[in-house]
Amino acid sequence: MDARFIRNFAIIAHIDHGKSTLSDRLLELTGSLTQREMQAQVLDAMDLERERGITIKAHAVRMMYKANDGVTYQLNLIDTPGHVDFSYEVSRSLSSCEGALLVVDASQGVEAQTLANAYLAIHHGLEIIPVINKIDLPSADILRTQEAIEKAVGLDATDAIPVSAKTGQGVAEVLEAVVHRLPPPKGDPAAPLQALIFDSWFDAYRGVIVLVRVMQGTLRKGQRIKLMSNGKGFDVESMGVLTPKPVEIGELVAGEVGFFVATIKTVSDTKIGDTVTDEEHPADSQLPGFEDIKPMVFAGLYTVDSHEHTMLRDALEKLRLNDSSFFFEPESSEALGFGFRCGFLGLLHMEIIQERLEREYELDLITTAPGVRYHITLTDGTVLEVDNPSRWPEPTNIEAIREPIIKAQILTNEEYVGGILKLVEEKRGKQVNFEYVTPTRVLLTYELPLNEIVLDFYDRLKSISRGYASLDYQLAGEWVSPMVKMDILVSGEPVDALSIIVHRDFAYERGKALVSKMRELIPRQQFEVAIQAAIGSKIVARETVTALRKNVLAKCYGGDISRKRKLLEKQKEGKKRMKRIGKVDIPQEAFLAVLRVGEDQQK
Ligand SMILES: Nc1nc2c(ncn2[C@@H]2O[C@H](COP(=O)(O)OP(=O)(O)OP(=O)(O)O)[C@@H](O)[C@H]2O)c(=O)[nH]1
Repeated sequence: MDARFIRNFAIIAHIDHGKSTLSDRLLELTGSLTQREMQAQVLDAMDLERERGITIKAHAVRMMYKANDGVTYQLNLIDTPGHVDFSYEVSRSLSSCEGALLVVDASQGVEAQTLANAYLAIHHGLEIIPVINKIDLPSADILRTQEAIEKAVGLDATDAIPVSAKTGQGVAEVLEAVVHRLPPPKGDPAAPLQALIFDSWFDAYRGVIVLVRVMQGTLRKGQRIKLMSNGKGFDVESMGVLTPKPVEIGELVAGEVGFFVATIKTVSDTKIGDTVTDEEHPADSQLPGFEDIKPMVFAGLYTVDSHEHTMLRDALEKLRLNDSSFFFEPESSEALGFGFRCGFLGLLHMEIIQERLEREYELDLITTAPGVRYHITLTDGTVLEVDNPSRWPEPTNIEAIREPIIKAQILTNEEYVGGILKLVEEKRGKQVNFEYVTPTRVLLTYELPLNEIVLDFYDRLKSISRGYASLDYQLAGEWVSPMVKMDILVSGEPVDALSIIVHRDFAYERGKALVSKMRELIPRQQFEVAIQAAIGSKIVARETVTALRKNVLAKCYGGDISRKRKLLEKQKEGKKRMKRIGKVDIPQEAFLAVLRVGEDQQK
C-alpha cells in the first residue's frame, strides 16, 4: 500500500488505565473483529492455534479503516507491555511506530508508567495523542487529568481526546486522530531491503515466526534474505499480517508491519533489533538496533524431588526458546542438590517463569532468595561478577564491592510522601529530586540499591500509599558499598541456599528480622530447632523453633477415619514443597523469608 495511507502506532499507558479495552474497541470499530468473534477468539485461542498452526500473539495488528474523508487507511497497532520489568520491550515496539496514543485514566491521572512510557515515546521521536479514558466513571476528572498531562509530562493536552473505552464514547474520534494527526511512515519500496526485527517466537507448528517493520525496500515471499548481525541467509517461506487472524500475503513494502516464516531453525538466530536485508542486493548499513537486555535479578531454582532435575532443565530450555531475556546455568547447593542459577528482568518476570514451570510443567520448585549481581575487586586486582552468595569470596581477599543502583521515579499523592520518604531512607535511598508536578501530586526521584528493591520494596510502597504510588526505574550505575554475606544456620549447620548478601550497617537488624520470620515459617518438629544468623563466625541473631509436644494424629485417635485421612492429606500437601535439610523439614516460604521480613514493619 502507498505509505501515505499507512499509520503505525502504539498505545502506551500505565497498568490498568485501559490499553487492552481501547485496543479491543478499535478492532471492533474498524470491523476487524465483531464482538462475538472477539469473545470467540478469547475462548478458542487454543483451537485457533491448532487450526491455523500459528500462535496468536497479536503483537502487531493490521486494521483497515475507512475514514471520514472517504479514504481507506491501513492502521498497524503495535502492542507494548505495561509492567516496569519489561520497559525495554516498550522501547523496541516504539521503534516500529511513528505515533502513539497515550492513554490516561481520568479517575487516576498521570502515573509513573504514564511518564516513563511518554518519555520513551518522545525519545523515539513519536507524535503523541493524549487520550483521557474512563470518562464514564463518576470520579473522572477530565480537566485535572489534562492539567496533569501538561504539567507532569510536558505535552500539550488541549486536543486530548476524552473517551470511554468501556462504552465506546469518543473512540471514533481516536481513529480520526490517528489518521489525521499521526504522520505516515517514510521509506522507499524500491530501495534495498531494511526490515527491523522487533519480535520473534517459536511456534510448534510453523517454526520461528519473525515480526518485522519494513523501513526500506520490499520483503517478498520466496526471497532469499540475510540477517545483518550474523550474515546468515534464509528463504522466506510465507508471510502474513495479523488482523488479528493471521492472513497470508505476498509482500510487505516500506512502512508496513507483518510477520514472516523462513528456514530459520532457532529463535536465537533472530536477534531482536537486527536488520533483515536481501542477500543478493543487501543494504549498506544496519538499522540502529537495541541494547542487549541484561538480567537484573538472580535466584536459584531447585526441584523438591531431586529426580525431577532433568525435567526442570528441559522445561527451562523450552521457556528460553521464547524468552531471550531469561538466563540460566547449572549450579549446585549442598543443601538443595543440583539446580539452576537463573537471571530475570525483575521480580515479576521471576514470578511468571516460576509459575509457568509449576503449572505447565507440573514441577514442585524451591526458589532461593532473589539477589543482584555484584562486581567484586579482589586484593590481587581481579574483578569478579558474583550473583550467587555461595560464590562470595573470603572477606580478607576483598578490596571493594560495587553494587547495582537504580534511579527510581515514584509518583504519589502528597499525603503519602512522609511514609514513602521513611521507606526509601530505610532502603538506603539517596534523594535526587523532589518535585510537585501538580498541587497535590509529588514526583520523587531517588537513587536506590537494586538489592533493596528486589526484596519487598514494591509491596511496601503499595501498602504505605494504599495503592496511590507508582514506581518506575532504570539501572543507573554502581555504588561502592560494604556488603557482607550473611549465613543462616539451622540446628547449628549453615544452609548454603539460605545465605544472603546484606549491607554491613544493616546486617544486625536484617539478621534479627530474618531469623524471627523463619521461626514463624519453619513448622515445629519433634525436636527443638535453633535458627541463627551469622556473619563469618559471628552469630548476630538467634531464634528457636520449639519442639512439638504431641503427635497431631493423637487428636483423631479412635475417631472418624475420614477426618484422620483428611489431616494426613493436608500434612502431605504441606510437605510437598518442603525440603529436608539434615533432619529438619524446611518449607519453600522459609527460603523466601527475606522477602517477607518487611511485613512486620508494615503492620
Ligand atoms: N469504567 C471504565 N472502565 C474501564 C474503561 N476502560 C477500561 N476499563 C476497565 O479498567 C480495567 C483495566 O483495563 P485494561 O484494558 O485491562 O487495562 P490495560 O491498561 O490493558 O491493563 P494492563 O494490560 O494490565 O496493562 C478493566 O477492568 C477494564 O474493564 C472505561 O472507559 N471505563
